[in-house]
Amino acid sequence: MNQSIKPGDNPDLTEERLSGTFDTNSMAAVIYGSDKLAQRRREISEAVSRIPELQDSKPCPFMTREEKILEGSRKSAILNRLLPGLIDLDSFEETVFIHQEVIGIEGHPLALHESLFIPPIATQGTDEQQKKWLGRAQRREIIGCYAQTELGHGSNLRALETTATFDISSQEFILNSPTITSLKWWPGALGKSANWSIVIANLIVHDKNHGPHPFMVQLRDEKSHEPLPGITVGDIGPKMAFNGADNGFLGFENYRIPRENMLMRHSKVTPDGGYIRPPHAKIGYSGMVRVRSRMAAEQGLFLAHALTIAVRYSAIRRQGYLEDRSREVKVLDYQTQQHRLFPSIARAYAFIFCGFETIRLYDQLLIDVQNGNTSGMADLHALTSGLKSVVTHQTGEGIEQARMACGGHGYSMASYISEIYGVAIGGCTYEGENMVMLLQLARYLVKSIEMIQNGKSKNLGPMVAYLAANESEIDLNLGPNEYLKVFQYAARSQAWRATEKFQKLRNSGMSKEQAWNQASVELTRASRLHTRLYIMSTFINHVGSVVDQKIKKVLIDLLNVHITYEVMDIGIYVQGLLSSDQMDLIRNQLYVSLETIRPNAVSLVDSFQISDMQLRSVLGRRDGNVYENLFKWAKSCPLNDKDVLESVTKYLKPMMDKSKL
Ligand SMILES: CCCCC/C=C\C/C=C\C/C=C\C/C=C\C/C=C\CC/C=C/C(=O)SCCNC(=O)CCNC(=O)[C@H](O)C(C)(C)COP(=O)(O)OP(=O)(O)OC[C@H]1O[C@@H](n2cnc3c(N)ncnc32)[C@H](O)[C@@H]1OP(=O)(O)O
Ligand SMILES: Cc1cc2nc3c(=O)[nH]c(=O)nc-3n(C[C@H](O)[C@H](O)[C@H](O)COP(=O)(O)OP(=O)(O)OC[C@H]3O[C@@H](n4cnc5c(N)ncnc54)[C@H](O)[C@@H]3O)c2cc1C
Repeated sequence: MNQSIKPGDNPDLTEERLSGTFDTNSMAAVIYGSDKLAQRRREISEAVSRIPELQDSKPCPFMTREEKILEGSRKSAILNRLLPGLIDLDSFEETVFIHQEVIGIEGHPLALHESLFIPPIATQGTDEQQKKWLGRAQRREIIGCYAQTELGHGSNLRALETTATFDISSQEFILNSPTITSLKWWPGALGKSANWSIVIANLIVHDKNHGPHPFMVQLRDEKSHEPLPGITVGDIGPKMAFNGADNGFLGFENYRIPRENMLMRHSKVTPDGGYIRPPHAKIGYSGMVRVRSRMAAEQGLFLAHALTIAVRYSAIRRQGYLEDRSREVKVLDYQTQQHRLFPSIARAYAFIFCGFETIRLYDQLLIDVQNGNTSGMADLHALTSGLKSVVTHQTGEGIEQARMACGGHGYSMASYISEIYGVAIGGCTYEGENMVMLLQLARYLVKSIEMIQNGKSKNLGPMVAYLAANESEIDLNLGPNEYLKVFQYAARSQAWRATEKFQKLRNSGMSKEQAWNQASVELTRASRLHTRLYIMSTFINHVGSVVDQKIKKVLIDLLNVHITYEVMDIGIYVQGLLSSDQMDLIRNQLYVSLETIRPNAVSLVDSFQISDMQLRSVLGRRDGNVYENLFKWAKSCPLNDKDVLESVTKYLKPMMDKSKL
């Protein structure tokens, strides 16, 4: 049954919920990977709803940037006091969840403290360093951020300019920002809130540059919060979204930190100026891999937010007629609306399933690396680079479609979809710009094909083994695995096409870099198809592992929406494989699958179990009572505090009066 049904709800939504064929709590357990986490999310939402001081002081769209930062800080401080009684402090998921529930998605002063500041200390700090800082950070006696990107360079880490030069005589590193372009730029919470930072700077010992390394750096006085001498720091100004966060700039002038402040679990500088290499050249990048490994789940949830709003609203919005001319139809009954929304519901589920898988893979890698085995780093880097790129892009597309699916009201901030969009598409840029990351995955694909060309196919990892297969005929009546083969065909032929293009250019005498550049559009296409194949196969495997038969049935229906939509979407890449009759068959299967999923659409989004507080959307309210609340929302807009504004008395009225003369 749908657990969201309550008396007083909009009857159209109740009707939708009654037509659902499964239990939404059971589905939530599948979405969040365990009944325990799903249950904890519900309990935390419930507990938070009973604490008046944690409620929004006014709707976020009516707040200025300063008010958003103040509100985020107010709630962070209250939460810090209340957290021990509300969540399991050792659970990262519960910590992220409660902050999002209470503060929302627009960012807050501690947003990066948990995800980018504490993890490098925990994984790249020595035992002594952890003892010194980890407890303080966890108790929030200090607030941290992650300062890597510079005004002049973000993607190309080799060109970072900030230096940390070892001074043997004082046993200190001297930090400098030698140029305007070397100013750190963008780090979240740096602008006004953080007093410590992980700073990525080029390590220079005996005039030799060993490249970017992480340093633990105090930025502000712990009593006065004033910037310390030698530090220039401030906020970079308003952004497209995330305006509850104070992204900042940072410069150093001969700023000294003790030798012990370089995070030295992997790379080390000895007191006499010796340098000990890490076990893997890119181990210092592992904090980024961690964040990327979590992005599929995070982004899937952003998409889930937008779809919860659009699908619920589409069930109460009546516009136009089908056969019955006596009553307007729910817009959710239009095939175009279903085609706009249902494939995105499937993607949101798929992204979350992939996200939990990559989180698990990262956790395993972390254990391996701590035991000295770095062999899995390249695979996970390639996978998460592709996944963050495809998922963020498709999430952005899905959210924008959800906004348009809400018509005019979708454009109002009362829907809150534009904020979700702004926040989510930040992910196309942060943690590695999407094209750049697709090209990282492409390196891995090209290398894999070169292995095949060199007769070493048996050394290929399971994720790229399909590159060596030779599929040329498909029987499409067999279900998901046949669709997977279609996708494998598309991904494989594009990967070979792109690699052969690159190799041809090389063989024509072009430099490796130029050849790579001229093949790069084809290479990024190969990366996208490879990643979409991974998403599809993870979705199929996940559904296959579900035990509850009612849940499994509806997930198979959703999977059918996914596989038929995805294959139609890549039609151009499978022209050599599928006949036009087969394409027509798939197209029809897609339309049938939209109809099949229709009665469960509302229950599928209800299963994300995103509370009204967290959703912050008038259109997406659980009770579906949209119109009266839209009117209330508009009346509460600060512009309506007065009937006659100064803009009128000061300018418009005199203008009109003058024109009358
Ligand atoms: C689980 C439930 C979760 C629920 C959550 C729910 C809700 C969320 C709630 C709220 C959330 C709200 C908001 C979201 C939260 C936070 C988001 C907010 C803010 C975002 C914060 C953003 C932070 C940042 O952006 S930090 C800065 C990030 N910067 C980058 O990513 C820079 C990108 N560039 C690079 O990584 C590198 O420069 C490069 C592109 C990889 C190139 O590096 P380079 O050294 O030049 O190497 P190459 O020569 O290209 O390659 C050499 C060789 O090395 C291999 N390589 C590269 N990197 C790695 C690696 N990491 N690991 C392993 N190997 C690597 C590379 O492939 C190559 O190999 P080859 O030679 O064999 O080909
Ligand atoms: C909301 C948000 C939060 C952020 N938070 C942080 C933070 O907390 N800490 C931090 O350190 N940073 C942070 N950043 C910075 C972020 O990591 C960088 O913006 C990102 O890595 C991209 O780098 P860039 O801005 O230099 O883009 P650029 O590299 O300048 O990209 C510009 C264009 O050039 C293209 N391009 C660049 N290199 C190549 C290439 N090799 N091949 C092909 N095309 C290329 C890109 O595809 C893009 O189209 C944040 C950014 C945002 C938007």
